Amino acid sequence: MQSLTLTRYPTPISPPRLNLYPLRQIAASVLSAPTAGINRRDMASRHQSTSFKPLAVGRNLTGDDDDGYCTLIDFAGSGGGEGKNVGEDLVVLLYHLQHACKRIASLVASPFNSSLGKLSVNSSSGSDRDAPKPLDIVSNDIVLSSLRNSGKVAVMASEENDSPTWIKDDGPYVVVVDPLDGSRNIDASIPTGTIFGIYNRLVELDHLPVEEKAELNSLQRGSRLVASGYVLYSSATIFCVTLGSGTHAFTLDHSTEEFVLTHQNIKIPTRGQIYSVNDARYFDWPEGLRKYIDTVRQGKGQNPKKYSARYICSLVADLHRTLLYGGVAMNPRDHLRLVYEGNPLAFLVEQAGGKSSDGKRGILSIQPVKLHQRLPLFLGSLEDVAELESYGDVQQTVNPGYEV
Ligand SMILES: O=P(O)(O)OC[C@H]1O[C@](O)(COP(=O)(O)O)[C@@H](O)[C@@H]1O
Repeated sequence: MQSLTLTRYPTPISPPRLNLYPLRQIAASVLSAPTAGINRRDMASRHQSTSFKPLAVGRNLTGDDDDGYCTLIDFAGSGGGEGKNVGEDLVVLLYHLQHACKRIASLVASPFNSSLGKLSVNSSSGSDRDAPKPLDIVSNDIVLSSLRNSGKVAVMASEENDSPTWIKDDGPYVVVVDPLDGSRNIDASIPTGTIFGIYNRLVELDHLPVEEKAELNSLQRGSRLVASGYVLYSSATIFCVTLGSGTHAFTLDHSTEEFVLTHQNIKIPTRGQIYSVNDARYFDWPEGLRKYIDTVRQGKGQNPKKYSARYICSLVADLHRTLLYGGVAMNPRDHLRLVYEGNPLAFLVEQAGGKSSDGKRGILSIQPVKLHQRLPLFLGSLEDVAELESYGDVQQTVNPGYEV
């Protein structure tokens, strides 16, 4: 696997402020977060930024009317959603992961990324994966180095590596990741995203040879996910996550370099009025899918409204809109990957009250058999995805490969 060294990357990514402190100190401040919530004064002293006044954010965790705010790490440290006990290890892992995503956010917005974005690197592996772009590789290196630094990860399985990378024998977690999805859009500044899923390490496999346990740990069913999420790099950088208790989104505040809670407990509408698909492929679709789209376009479906089409062709961005507005985001051909795209996003959608499907069955119940396994993917509002599934024949089996 070809790799670029981060030191050669020309963008002046300044080290994050928090990294100036030893990890022990970060962990102590993170982990001493009071479970009852975090008030504004705590936050101000933690960030040494008394002038910061956040814009409207989601419900204050303290439950009072103070204009307090809550960062991703505070939120995770104080339970990550109702009735949850998020372990310290997971909070530390999230801390490092969000740090990686801040660096990727700088990278994709950098004036120096255009040459990196344009070049494709030929993959010599011959595996069933697209040729990675240098930006993908740099993002992959950033995530891997953050996961290593966390000390909490046994193995990372990434879109950018043929096989999983073993990191640490006693790391409690397994991370699956697509470091930079939608990078084909980067030259036009169209949104991109990072997708991740977190599993517990399967300790019962500890005795196996490294390669074998790395693979088996990475091929867990989505129903075993402990946490998952995406980071959307768009007009705002949004970190959307579930720790197994609801789906929550945090927006990067560039004045403090913190992800601040902006959408607590996202509930995807049970019905939407938008479908999201590359419908230039209409004539390659099976009968059922054509019928479904024809029906909802005309307002003749279960929801007697004419649907609109929206398709960015960037999975994270299309899903983010679907989470907020409802409807269904789909790619009916065998293109998206089960392990590091389908499963993490399905868990997130289901935690928001939505539904996931490959057209026939729920995504989270599928047993992966290989790391880069592809599948048709349908995610969205409960009733819209159920209606679509009821057409039966919705998976595109003709997949000639498309040039754009
Ligand atoms: O070409 P299609 O079928 O519309 O697929 C587009 C999808 O492919 C993706 O770009 C991912 O594919 P890559 O991993 O090859 O970039 C998604 O972001 C997007 O939703």
